[in-house]
Amino acid sequence: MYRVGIITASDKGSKGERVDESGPKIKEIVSSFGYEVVYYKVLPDDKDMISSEMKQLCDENVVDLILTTGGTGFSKRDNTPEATLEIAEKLVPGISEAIRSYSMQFTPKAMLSRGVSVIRKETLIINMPGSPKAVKESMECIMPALNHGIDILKGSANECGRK
Ligand SMILES: Nc1ncnc2c1ncn2[C@@H]1O[C@H](COP(=O)(O)OP(=O)(O)OP(=O)(O)O)[C@@H](O)[C@H]1O
Ligand SMILES: Nc1nc2c(c(=O)[nH]1)N[C@H]1C(S)=C(S)[C@@H](COP(=O)(O)O)O[C@H]1N2
Repeated sequence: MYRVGIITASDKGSKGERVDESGPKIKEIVSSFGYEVVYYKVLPDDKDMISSEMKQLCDENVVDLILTTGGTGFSKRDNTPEATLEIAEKLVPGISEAIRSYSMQFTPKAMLSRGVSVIRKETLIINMPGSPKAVKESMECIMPALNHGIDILKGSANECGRK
């Protein structure tokens, strides 16, 4: 059972101006796939706060997977991809490419999410857009491949079962 950390990046959410529905949506979905949510926080859209929180979760081996929601768009306070890249050791572009590509069937605005996916130490980090609808759609796409990716990252699998 892999351990998941959820970070909702939202100025409104962190000030209590809006109830976070997206973090709980992530929790509902990962739990249904057998993952254990061990960390959940709503943070303001502050690059340094987001990156230092993620860095600690990776470096202290608290979680195997960090899923973020929010802060991937074009507004001045959208900083989640930059916070993520700041602590990245390896890039995993395919996951974010897949999220955007899959999401285009729901809305052409999917191309406006700048979310990235990266690895730091033995933790995979994936950015998703902010709305609960976008979270649900993004996770539909990534969940089927996620477990295998984390298995390889943790060294508990080393081949893809291809013929
Ligand atoms: N965490 C969330 N929980 C519930 N709804 C959300 C959440 N994040 C976004 N939404 C929905 O998606 C819309 C667009 O979100 P957007 O990312 O532009 O955030 P915002 O409302 O401008 O502010 P903030 O970045 O402070 O959350 C919101 O108006 C809201 O309806
Ligand atoms: N699957 C999916 N992806 C989506 C959306 C959506 O509704 N569904 N919304 C888009 C919109 S409208 C924006 S502006 C960007 C960035 O969202 P964020 O700023 O909340 O991270 O994500 C995009 N990605």
